[in-house]
Amino acid sequence: MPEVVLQTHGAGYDCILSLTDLSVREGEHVALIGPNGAGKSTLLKLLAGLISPTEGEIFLEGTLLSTLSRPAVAREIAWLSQTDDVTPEFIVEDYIALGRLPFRGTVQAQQDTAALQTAIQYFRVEPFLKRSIGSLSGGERQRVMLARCLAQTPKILLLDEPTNHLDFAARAELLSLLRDLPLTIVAVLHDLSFVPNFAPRALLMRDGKIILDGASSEVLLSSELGHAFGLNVHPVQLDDGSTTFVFRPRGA
Ligand SMILES: Nc1ncnc2c1ncn2[C@@H]1O[C@H](COP(=O)(O)OP(=O)(O)OP(=O)(O)O)[C@@H](O)[C@H]1O
Repeated sequence: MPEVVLQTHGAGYDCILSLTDLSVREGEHVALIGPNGAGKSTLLKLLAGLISPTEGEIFLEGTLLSTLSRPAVAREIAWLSQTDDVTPEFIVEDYIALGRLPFRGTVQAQQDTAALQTAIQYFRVEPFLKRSIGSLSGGERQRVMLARCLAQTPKILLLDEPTNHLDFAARAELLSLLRDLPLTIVAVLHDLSFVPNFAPRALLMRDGKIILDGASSEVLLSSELGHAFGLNVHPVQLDDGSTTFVFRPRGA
C-alpha cells in the first residue's frame, strides 16, 4: 500500500476547524467539497503549513510539519491559492520560474531547466511565455498558475478551487490534465459534477468538520451531502457507462 504522505492528528484551527484524523496516501487524488464557509481553504492552508494548527498535529511524510522550513515544505508541497493576487505586469515565464525558488542553493537546482520545461509543456503555456499575466484569459492564467506549481516538482499539490472562473470546457480540460498527474492531489472543487471523474475519494466538510470521507461516488449520493448543501442529488448514467450527477435545490 502507498505510504501516508500527509497526516493530521486531531488538528484544529481556532473555532474555524476541528478535525478528526486524516491520512492522505502517496498518489491519491482527493476532492475537498462542502458549502461556502465549511473550512475547506483553512484545512488546505493547514496541510500546506501556511498556518499552524491551534490544536493537534500535522505530519508531512512522518515529520512534524511545523519543524520544517518554508523552502523544505515548498520542495514537497505546491499550493494554489483560491485568490491569486499576482501583479498583472508579471511576465509568464518569470512567474513560472518562481516555482524553482525553493531549490536555490541546493543540488536539485541543477534540474531547474528540465523542471521548467516539463511544467511549461504539460500545461501548454509555451505560446504566452513572453506575455504578461494580466493579458491572459482565465483558462490560460490558471494553466500558468498550475505550471508554476508543477515547476516546484512537488510530491503533493494542494489546490484551492483550481477551476475558479473557468467555463465548462476549460474546467474539463484542466481537471483532465490534473487527473493524469501522478502526484498526490487534494483539491477544493465546487463543481461537484467533476468530482467522480477527477478524484476517487472525497472529503465532505461542513461547519469546520470533515463529516464524510469515502469513495466520491458514495459521498455524492449520501444524505449528508444533501444536508450540507441543501440539495437533492440525482445520478445520471451516461452513454459511455460513467455516471454524472445533477443537483437540484430541495423541493424542486
Ligand atoms: N483569518 C480568519 N479570521 C476569522 N475567520 C476566518 C479566518 N479565515 C477563515 N475564517 C472563517 O472561517 C470559516 C471557514 O473559512 P474557509 O475559507 O476555510 O471556508 P471555505 O469552505 O473554504 O469557504 P469557501 O467555499 O467560501 O471558499 C468562514 O466562516 C470564514 O469566514
